Amino acid sequence: MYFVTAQEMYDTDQYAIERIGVEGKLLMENAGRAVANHMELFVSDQKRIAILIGKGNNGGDGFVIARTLLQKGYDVEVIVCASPSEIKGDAAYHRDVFRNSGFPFISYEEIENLEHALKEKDVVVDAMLGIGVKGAIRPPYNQLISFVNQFEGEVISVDLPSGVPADEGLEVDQAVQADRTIVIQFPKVSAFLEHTAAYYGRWEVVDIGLPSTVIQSKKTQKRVWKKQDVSTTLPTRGAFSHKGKHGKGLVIGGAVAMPGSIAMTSRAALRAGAGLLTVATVQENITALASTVVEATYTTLPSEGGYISDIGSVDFSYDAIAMGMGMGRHTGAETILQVALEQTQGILLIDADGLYALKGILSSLKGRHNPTILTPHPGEMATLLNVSIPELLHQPFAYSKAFAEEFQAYIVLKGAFTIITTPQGNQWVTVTGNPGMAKGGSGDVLAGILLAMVMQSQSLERALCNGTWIHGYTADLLVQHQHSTYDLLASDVIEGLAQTYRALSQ
Ligand SMILES: NC(=O)C1=CN([C@@H]2O[C@H](COP(=O)(O)OP(=O)(O)OC[C@H]3O[C@@H](n4cnc5c(N)ncnc54)[C@H](O)[C@@H]3O)[C@@H](O)[C@H]2O)[C@@H](O)CC1
Ligand SMILES: Nc1ncnc2c1ncn2[C@@H]1O[C@H](COP(=O)(O)OP(=O)(O)O)[C@@H](O)[C@H]1O
Ligand SMILES: [K+]
Repeated sequence: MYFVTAQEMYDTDQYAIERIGVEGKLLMENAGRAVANHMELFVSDQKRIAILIGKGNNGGDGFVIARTLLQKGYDVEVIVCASPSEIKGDAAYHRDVFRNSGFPFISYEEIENLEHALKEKDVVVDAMLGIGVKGAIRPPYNQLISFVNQFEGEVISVDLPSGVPADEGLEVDQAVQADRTIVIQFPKVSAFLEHTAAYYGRWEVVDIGLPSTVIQSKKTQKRVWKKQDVSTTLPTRGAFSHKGKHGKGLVIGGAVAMPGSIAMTSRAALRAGAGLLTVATVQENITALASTVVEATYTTLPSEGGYISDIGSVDFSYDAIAMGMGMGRHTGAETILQVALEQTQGILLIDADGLYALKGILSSLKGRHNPTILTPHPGEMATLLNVSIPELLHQPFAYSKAFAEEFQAYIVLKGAFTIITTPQGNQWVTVTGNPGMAKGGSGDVLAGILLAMVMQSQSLERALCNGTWIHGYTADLLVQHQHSTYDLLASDVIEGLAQTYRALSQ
C-alpha cells in the first residue's frame, strides 16, 4: 500500500481529473460515499451524529457523507464552519446537491452554544480541514477544534484529523484528537510520525477509485509493508533444500561485559531460519555462549581490556555478516569496523556499537561494492547525522532518504514505525510492534532476524521489510496471548518466532 505527501495526493487527483477524465465532483462523491459506507460498519443508526464541515474539499466530502447517512436513515445534524458562500468549487456543488435533496444545514454562527450542542450528540464527524491545512489554525477552526477535543463521544475524522498536516517536518499547532480516522485512498505521511500519529486514533483506508499511476511513475515510492506482503514474499524452504541454501552467516561482536547481545542476535538468526551460523567474539565469552547457542560454531578473537582488539584473523567470505552488537565503544572499534567494511565480501549489517564506530569513517561506505545495511535506533541515527533526536524524528523519511542515497546504504531506522530505505531512495514502513519491545536487547534480536532474512531472499528490501515486520508481529502476538508489554523480554520474541512462522504458513 502506497502512502503519500499532500502534493502526491493532489497530483493523483489532478491526473484522475485531467488524464483519465474522472470529474472532481465524482471523486468527492466516491470519497463521501466510501466514508459513509465504512461508518455504517461501526456506527449504529441509533446514534446522534454531528458533521462539522470546513470550507475546503474536506468539507465537500462532509456534505456527501451527510447526504449518504441521512438517506440511510441516520440522525445527522450538519454544521458548516464557514460562511456557506465561502465554499467554492466541487465542495460548493455538493453543498447545493445536499440542499437540493431537501436536507438542512446550519452555520456554526447560528448556534448559540456549540459546545453545548455537541454534548447532545454521540458522534462527531470531523470534515473541517484535510490535506490543505497550512500554518497556525485560524478562527473559527481553532475554537471548533477545542470543542471537539472536549467532546466525550466518538470523534471520527475524515481523511486526517483537522489541523494535522499531511507531511513531515511541520509543526502541529492545534489538531483534532480523533478516535478513528477514515483515510481517503492513501495514508498520508503523518500517519507514521511520532508527533502526529496519535492524533489519528485507529485508522482505516477507503478506496475511492484513484489510480496509483502517478505515484508509480515517481522516481521513488513510499509503501506500507503489510501481512499480505510478507505472506506472498517470504521465501519457502524447498523439500530438497540443505543448510548451505539458507545462508552462511557470521555475527561479530560482544565484549566481556556484554555477551548477551550476540547470544540474542545469534539465536534469533537461527530461529529465523539461517542455515549456518558462526559467532566471532572474545575468548572469555565463548564457553557461556556455546552452551546457550549450541547450533552455532565459534571463532575466537583477540581481546584487550575486555574488548575485541583485532579481527584480522576472521575469514570474511560469508553470505552476510552482522556486526557491532555488544562490541563496546572502545577506541579500537573504528579500526575493526574499517577492516570489516573493506573485507566483507557479502552483505554487511552494522548495528549498535558498530554504528558509533562508523561515524568517523562514514565515507568508507561509499567504496563498498556489496550491500551495507545500517540498523540504527533514533539515537544512533541522530549521532550519525549530527542532528538532535527531535529534529530527526520530525522528518525521519527525509533524513533516511538523504542518508541512504548519499552513502549508498540500506537504512533500517527503528521505532514504533520502522522505516526501511534503499540506496535508491525507496521507502517502506512497518507498523507491527508494541511498547513491550522498548527494552534492551530488542535491537539485537532484530539484527539476528535480519541477518537470517537477507541470506535467504533474493531481494534485500523484501528481506528487510519481512524481518522487521516479523519481529514486531511476533511481539504483538506475544502480548496478545502469553505476555504483557511489561514483562515481554527480547528473548521471548526469539522463541515466539515459531508462532509467527506457523501463522504465516497456515
Ligand atoms: N485526491 C484528492 O486530493 C482528494 C481530496 N479530497 C478531499 O479534499 C481534501 C483536501 O481539500 P482542500 O485542498 O480543499 O483542503 P482542505 O479541505 O484541507 O481545506 C483547505 C481550506 O482550509 C483553509 N485552511 C488551511 N489552513 C488553515 C488554517 N491553518 N486555519 C484555518 N483555515 C485553514 C484554507 O482556507 C483552505 O480553503 C482532502 O483532505 C480530502 O478530504 C477528496 O474529496 C477527493 C480526492
Ligand atoms: N514502542 C514500540 N513500538 C514498536 N516497536 C518498538 C517500540 N519500541 C521499540 N520497538 C522496536 O524494538 C527494537 C528496539 O531496538 P533498539 O533500540 O536497538 O534496542 P536495543 O539496542 O536495546 O537492543 C526496534 O526494532 C524497535 O522498532
Ligand atoms: K478532517
